[in-house]
Parts: sequence; structure tokens; C-alpha cells
Amino acid sequence: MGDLDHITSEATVSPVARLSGIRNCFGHECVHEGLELELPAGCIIALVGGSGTGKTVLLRTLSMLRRPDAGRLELFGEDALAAGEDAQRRLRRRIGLLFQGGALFTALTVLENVMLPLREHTAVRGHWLEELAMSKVRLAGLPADSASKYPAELSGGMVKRAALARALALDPRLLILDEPTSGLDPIAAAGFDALVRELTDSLGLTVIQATHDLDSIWRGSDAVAFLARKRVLAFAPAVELAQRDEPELVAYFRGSRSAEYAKLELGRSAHTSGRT
Ligand SMILES: Nc1ncnc2c1ncn2[C@@H]1O[C@H](COP(=O)(O)OP(=O)(O)OP(=O)(O)O)[C@@H](O)[C@H]1O
Repeated sequence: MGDLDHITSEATVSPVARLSGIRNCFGHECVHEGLELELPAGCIIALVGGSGTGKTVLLRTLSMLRRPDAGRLELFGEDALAAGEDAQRRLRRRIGLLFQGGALFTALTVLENVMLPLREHTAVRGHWLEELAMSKVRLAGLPADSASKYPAELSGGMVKRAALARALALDPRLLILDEPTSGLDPIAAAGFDALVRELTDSLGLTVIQATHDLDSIWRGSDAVAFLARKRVLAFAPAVELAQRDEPELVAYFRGSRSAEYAKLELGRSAHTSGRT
């Protein structure tokens, strides 16, 4: 897991995304109001908050699937909301998406699913198309023979990896994941977290993932963006948020199950700082 120095020093250089003054409303109900968030390059950010606090809506805003009612979205240094159609398409290509429900096409094999965005957004064709898609299947840690299988023939963990392979098809710089480990058993979930970490480090990705998974929050992320009161109430590593006094953070990080993680991780960081 990275430390905050790493995060803040990267953040001051070049955030991959910056949301400022974001408002998202449905009718008279606003989910976000004056929301601010920066995604430091090379980090895995856990997007956390109670049910209905607007994690999915925020990820949709970040991926330009939803235009906010107010505010500014900067992606890779560009004003994404003011950009023309071509520029927006170019920005979208740099974002890999894995939304809840995976949305793999069930009538297509894994390889065909991964080839789809390549066919749609690149000029690669024929045998190179297959080769390129196959490299993404391997990158997602799937065995070669899974490429010819249909989603229904795969385990839950493999379906997530197949969806990840498709999200990686266009070599994104930013990976947006909505509850990627939900429905997985703890071992498959830990394997998925480890894969995301490996890809982040080796490909220089930046990742934001909405999650309720305590392992992902505590062990699989560099920092947590905590949603409450219609905004990002706090942004820091989980171990720091667990020591803060805002009632929402206390409830979330010192609640019964999370308290176990807090005890372990606080003990671990005290041990580490005692050694240095
Ligand atoms: N298309 C929509 N029309 C109306 N309301 C919506 C729409 N999309 C989201 N909302 C509302 O916005 C709020 C936030 O929804 P969102 O799905 O982002 O929450 P979440 O934090 O991801 O929740 P969960 O953890 O349960 O997945 C909810 O009250 C939801 O009903």
C-alpha cells in the first residue's frame, strides 16, 4: 500500500482527474453539491460511502456518461465538459470502465467481447485484432482456453476478469470500477485486488473503485475518498480516516467489522513508524 506522501506529491504534479464544484441532481433531489475530488496519478482510490450516497453517479460523471448539473471536470489536464465531440471521444478512450453487472455480451465469447472496443475504436483488424485481444485476456490473468468460452461458462471471478480484460482493451490511463469484487468469495476478491495492484504498478494506471469490501478499502487502496453530506467529506488512507472524529467516519471506520481492520492496520503503522 502506498503512503500519503506518495499521493500528495503525485497529486501536486498532475492529477489524472479533477472534479470541482460538482452538482448532480435528480428532480429536486441533489446527490452531490459542491463536490471536489482529485485523482492522483498512479494510485488506487477506494470510493466509499453509505448506500445511496452517489458513488455510481460520481463514477458515471467521471467517465462522462453523465453530465453534471454544475461544476467542472478535468480529465488528463483537459476541460472535459467544454471539449468538442472528437475531444470527448478521445478522452473516453483513455478510460477503462467496469460497471456493476459486468455487462459482458452473453452471446459473445470472452475474446469476442474484448475485441468489440478494439473493432469499434481502432483500425486493427484480422489476426492482429485477435492477438491484441488475447494479450488483454492474458493481462487479466485468465487462462488462454477461457478466451473461447461464453460468460455463462465462467466462474464469477473469471467473469470479472473478462470484464477487466475488455476495460483494458484500449490501453486506458484511468480505470473506473464499480464494486468489482461484489459477489466474489474472499479469495477471488483478494486475487482481483492483487491483480488491480499489479496492473496499476506495471502499466502506470490510476484506478478509482467504488467498493463496500473492507479488504479492498483497507489493503487494496492507497487512499479512500469518503462520500457523505453530498460531497467528498474526506480523502486520505483508510488508516488516517479511522482516526478522525467526523460522525460518519467514526460510524464507518470504527463500526464492528471495520474496527478489526483499524486495530490491525493502526498497530501495523505504529510498528512501522517505530522502526524508522
Ligand atoms: N437515473 C436516476 N434517476 C433518479 N435517481 C437516480 C438515478 N440514478 C441515481 N439516482 C439516485 O441517486 C442516488 C445515488 O445513487 P447511486 O447509485 O449513485 O448510489 P450508490 O452510492 O452507488 O449506492 P450503492 O452503494 O447502494 O450502490 C440514489 O438515491 C438514487 O436513487
